[in-house]
Amino acid sequence: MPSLGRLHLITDTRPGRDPLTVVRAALAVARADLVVQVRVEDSATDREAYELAQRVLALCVPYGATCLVNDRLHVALAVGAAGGHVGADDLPVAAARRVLGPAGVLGATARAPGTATAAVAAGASYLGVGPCHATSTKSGLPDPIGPAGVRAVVDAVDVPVIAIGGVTTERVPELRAAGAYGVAVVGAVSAAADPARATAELIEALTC
Ligand SMILES: Cc1ncc(COP(=O)(O)OP(=O)(O)O)c(N)n1
Ligand SMILES: Cc1ncsc1CCOP(=O)(O)O
Ligand SMILES: [Mg+2]
Repeated sequence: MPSLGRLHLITDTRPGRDPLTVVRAALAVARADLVVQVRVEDSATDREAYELAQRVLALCVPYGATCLVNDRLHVALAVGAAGGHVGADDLPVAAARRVLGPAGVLGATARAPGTATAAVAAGASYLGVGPCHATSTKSGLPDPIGPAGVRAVVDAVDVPVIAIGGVTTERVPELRAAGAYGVAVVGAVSAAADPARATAELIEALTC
């Protein structure tokens, strides 16, 4: 399995957003270091998810960037993405692993050591851990776990931990200090005035 990128850009498909323009800008800067996770609204149809994933994958391929699909693993398989990400409302991790096969990249959401070790035992190849900080991007989230919560998970597992939720460039150092391998962002890039510049700053913070 190829090494996992440290910056995960999750598509923002809320009304008024332009996910493909943002992905294009981020890829031009981060190139093979970027993981793009195709995440659509729950109300989106499978056809809409498939068409977006196809287009995102086509943008990723020339750069050698990794494309993952959130929740809908059949869409990941259908477009030929590298894998997918599942959380508590999605397929259980072991079932997701069966769907993707042994070579697929499989992310699982965890916010505590117990769920984290269970997810890894069931076949997760990385963990999305959070929310680290408050965010308005997704509603109904539990309280933020902060860098200390990230550290607790990092200490419990031997797979890359990707911190998510309210991540900004300024917060990357404390998350790295807590042992996070990388970060996943929506707003820090998609809502930035200059998504390419925001991407460059995140990459710099993740690799310096
Ligand atoms: C890298 C990463 N971490 C966590 C999540 C959240 O997944 P989930 O808990 O299933 O919530 P939804 O994104 O499906 O609303 C993620 N997508 N990526
Ligand atoms: C999908 C998801 N799961 C936990 S936080 C989150 C959204 C993160 O978005 P942002 O980077 O804008 O805080
Ligand atoms: Mg999910």
